[in-house]
Order: sequence, then C-alpha cells, then structure tokens
Amino acid sequence: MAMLITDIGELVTNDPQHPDGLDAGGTATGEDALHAGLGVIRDAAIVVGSETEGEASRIQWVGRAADAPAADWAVSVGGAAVIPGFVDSHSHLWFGGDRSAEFAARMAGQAYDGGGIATTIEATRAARPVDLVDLVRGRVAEMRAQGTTTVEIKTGYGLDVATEAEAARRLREVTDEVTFLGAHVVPPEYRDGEAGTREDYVDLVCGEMLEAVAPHVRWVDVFCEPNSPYAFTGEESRRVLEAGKAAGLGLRVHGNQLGEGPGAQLAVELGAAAVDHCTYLSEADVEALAGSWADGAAGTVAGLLPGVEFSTKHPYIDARRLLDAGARVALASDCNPGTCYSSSMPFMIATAVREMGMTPAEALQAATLGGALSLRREDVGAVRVGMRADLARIDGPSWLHIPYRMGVPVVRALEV
Ligand SMILES: N=CN[C@@H](CCC(=O)O)C(=O)O
Ligand SMILES: [Zn+2]
Repeated sequence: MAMLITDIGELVTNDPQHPDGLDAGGTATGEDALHAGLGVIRDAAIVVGSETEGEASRIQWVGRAADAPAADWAVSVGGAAVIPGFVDSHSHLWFGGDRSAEFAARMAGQAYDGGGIATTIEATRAARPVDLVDLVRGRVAEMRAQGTTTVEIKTGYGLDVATEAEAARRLREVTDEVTFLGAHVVPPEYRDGEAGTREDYVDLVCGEMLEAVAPHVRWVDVFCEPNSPYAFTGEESRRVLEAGKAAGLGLRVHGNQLGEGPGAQLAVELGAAAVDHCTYLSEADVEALAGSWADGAAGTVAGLLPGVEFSTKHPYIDARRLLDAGARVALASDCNPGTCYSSSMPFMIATAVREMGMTPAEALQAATLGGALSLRREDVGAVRVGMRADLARIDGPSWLHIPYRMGVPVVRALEV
C-alpha cells in the first residue's frame, strides 16, 4: 500500500540531485546559498509505503506535487516544511536517578570531571530493569516528539556484567543502534580496590563483559579522557577498542571533552566511525579527522555536542575550523543525566548556528545526514527513493524555523 504525502511547502531531501530551491514550475529560485546542499524542493510530495505488512515504510517517489503519481491514500501537510527525521548519534538513555543538583552546582561554578557518573551507576544498579525500559521508552518518545527518528543509545551506567548485559539486551528492543560503553568510567569498587584494580576492570570489560553484551550491540565505545581520573587513558582505550573490534563491533570514542588528549587521533588510527565531544582539538587532531576521509575512505565523523558545552560551561566548539579543514561533522544530543539532560535536536541546531560558526543549512545537515554518516547508515538522514520514510514536519513554511524559532516546539516526527 502506498501513501502520498502532499502539499509540502518546502522539502529538504539532502539529495544533491535536487538543485536547491526549485519552485513549482521547476525553476531555481536563487536561494542556493541559504539552502546550500539541502536539495530543497518546493511544493513537493512524497510517496511512501511498504511491500510487506510490518516492514518499515520506505520512500517510493519524491518530486514536485504536480507530478506525483496516484497512491492508495493521500495526506496533505497544508504547506508545512518537511525534513528527514533527525539522526541522533549519541545518547545515554538507560539510567535511573536524578542529578539536577549537580547541574545547579555547575551553574554556580563547580567543574565537571566525570565523578558524578558514580551517582547514576548506583541509581541504575538499584532500579528494576522493567522500570528502566519504561524510562527509556519515555525518553525516546520525547525525542520523537521533537523530530528524532533514529537514535543511538549506550549502556554504561551498570558497569558490572549482569547490568550491562541486561541493558544491552533490553535496548536492542528499542533501537538498532546499541553501543556497549562498559568503559564509561572505572566503577567505584575498582577504584577503591574492593573488587580489584583499574587494570582488572579493563580486563573485565575486554573479556567477560564484552562477551555477554556482544550479541545485542552494534558498537563499542570508550570514555578516553586522561584529564579525568575516572575515565580511561589512551592505552586503556586502545585495549577496549581493539577487543571490541575483534568481537566484530564498530568503534566509537568519547574524546577530547575536558582537554586535549589522545581520543581523536586514536579514533582515526583504529578506524572508528565517530569521535564525539571534540571540545578541545589540536591542529594535528583536526588534520587527522579531515584526512580520515581522503581518497573516498570511510572516515571518522567528529560528533559535536553543544548541549554538553551548555551544561558544563565549557567553550563552544569552532565547527568552522573542522568544516573548513574538510572534516565531517554530526550534531547529537548526548542526552544523559550528567552533562546534558536534553533530548532536543532543535536546541542543538540553534546553538550550533548561534555559537559554533555553522550556517543553518550546515547545522541541519549535521543533525540528519551527519548523524547517519556517524552511524554508517545509508537508509536514513535523507529523502531518497529506497530510504526509510523517516520524516519530520515543521509547523511553519521553512526548515529555517528550527533555529529561527529557538526553544519553540515546531518540529515533530511525521507519522506515516
Ligand atoms: N563523558 C562521558 N559521558 C557522558 C556523561 C556522563 C555523565 O556525566 O553521566 C558524556 O557523554 O558527556
Ligand atoms: Zn556521551
């Protein structure tokens, strides 16, 4: 069965085969600079449908409404703008407890060093898995209500074999993009020596814990941050990533969050799909990230997380520096109870435009196609025939209303 979605005032396709800003007659409107690279079609329509009952809906046709083929049903969006749904490539939704007081302390000047993660580990270990599933589903629904249609979710607040495996198994029921983050921090019992040394913990992560989670996860991640006593050194991170790679997992890295460090270059060296945070990058880091895409290679995306900078009072990243060097960037929420308890991709876009030197078009693309690139997905992040019909609708005539109407809930996933 096929459905026609029509009366789309402005459709962002992220598909370079559509010259930007075509009007209903197929003439370019000359707004290329504003919409650069977004493949905008005006007065557009999309046909979506699935061959088999229960399968994800796919895009069957994209073009100007006047040329649309017949379909079984038609729905009008009344002139609204439509975009590919946001692809949020970094989140930590599996957690219990509350750290709002820690946020308030930071706003009063306290520094973030990762120590508060222990509070969430305790609360998560104490929670019933069934309650955590409800919390995760609620958070995913909150994301969807703001236009996010694909989300990566990490484990990382259990940090013992049983709770990490439980988290991985349950998260797999919620998303295809589950990441094992056993190397989030060294848990308290391995810091005070009660259960062993930090080396023993790295052994556990690379051995029994990895084996228990591997059937349920696509990615392995590590908080590579020598500037925090709780996180992992470059050498410890390398061990975790190499073990994950040997188990068949794709690699992701938390790196360069609190200061310069080895994370970004390690990610590039090991062929990670993404290094996220990138708040403090040296020239050599920027060069390595840009160079990872040379000669058509599948490189390492720099995942930028402006909500973290907001919530930890670190400086905003100069995304222009990365883009001008030829690096590929994604914008993600990093929704988590410590450094950014916001699931709002529109907030990330507005902040990137205001504070990080990105044009609105670059920010929108980083939140859609950039996220897809970070997750190495070719079926989301754009509106093209054969891709998933993951769309979001703007309550307004243009996608520009996302940063223009900052803080106003103008975007939501389009139910098709
Ligand atoms: N930096 C490491 N992990 C999370 C924060 C976790 C927390 O503070 O609970 C992040 O991406 O910022
Ligand atoms: Zn994170």
